[in-house]
Amino acid sequence: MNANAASASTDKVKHGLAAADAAPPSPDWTIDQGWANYTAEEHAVWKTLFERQTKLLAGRACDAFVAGMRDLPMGPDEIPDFRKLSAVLMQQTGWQVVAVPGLVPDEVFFEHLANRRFPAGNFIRKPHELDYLEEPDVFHDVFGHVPMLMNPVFADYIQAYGAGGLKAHRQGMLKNLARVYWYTVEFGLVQQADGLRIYGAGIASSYTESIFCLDDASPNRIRFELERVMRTNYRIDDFQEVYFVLNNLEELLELDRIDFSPIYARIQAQPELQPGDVLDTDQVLHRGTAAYHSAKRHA
Ligand SMILES: C[C@H](O)[C@H](O)[C@H]1CNc2nc(N)[nH]c(=O)c2N1
Ligand SMILES: N[C@@H](Cc1ccccc1)C(=O)O
Ligand SMILES: [Fe+2]
Repeated sequence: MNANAASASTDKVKHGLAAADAAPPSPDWTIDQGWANYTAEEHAVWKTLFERQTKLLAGRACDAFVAGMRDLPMGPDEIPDFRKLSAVLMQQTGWQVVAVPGLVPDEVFFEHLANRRFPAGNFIRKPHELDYLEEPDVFHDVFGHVPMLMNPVFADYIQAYGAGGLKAHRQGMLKNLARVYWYTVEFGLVQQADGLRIYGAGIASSYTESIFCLDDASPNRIRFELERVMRTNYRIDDFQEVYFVLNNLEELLELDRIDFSPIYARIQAQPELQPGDVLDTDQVLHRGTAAYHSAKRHA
């Protein structure tokens, strides 16, 4: 990848941190997408990101992502109209995409997911912001997350996650549940017969991480195991040090059948794991060299 592509496409999206502290635009934080207000420059940013990422993801994105993208009214020429996306999603899995101005408070976020409404930022990053983004913009939310919502298994998982989020919020266990989200919905990999594939949106919307997560020797790649993942801390604004791998997406429905409350209680008494840790109980698919992150630490 040439230098300017490298510099112009390591978009990292910080997640759910400084959740909105502005006044709510509406009781559920939704706004009108304002599709007619997008400028030619904003559509052009979408086009640049869409074309580059679509080319890169061939052979890297999982089958469900490719199928979802294929069946959605989403292309390079313009930022998608959420109403058109919602019309197809509603038919397929009962989901819709609602516009929000940015990060919304946790309980608002989970309430939407629990009701099959995916809150997507309606703004798009500026041309100079391709490297790093404070908040999930429309490219991360719609290009990265929405195709997977066309998959019935994943659609059920995200809805159940929303309900689980409201429960975890009530129990003060959001930090632990957020890790499960992070290492699946944002940075998850799935093993297919034809190889390791991306399903996490945080990877799918990032040019450089879509390469790093599969090709680089640096990160660990470990089989997903619920309690282990729930104990594992994560990085918010750099490549992950570990990627957790599912055998198939159906494994996610297992998470809906398990009551997390006893697990929350059990891990309270255990030290949290750092992203680079490897346990002797881990099923390690690739033991990383950690070269990327140790180079950064010594830089
Ligand atoms: C854990 C936390 O709830 C999570 O990161 C949420 C917070 N609020 C959010 N709000 C929006 N709009 N999008 C998001 O991805 C999130 N993430
Ligand atoms: N089963 C989890 C909720 C959940 C469902 C699906 C995904 C993640 C979490 C709980 O009891 O809290
Ligand atoms: Fe995201």
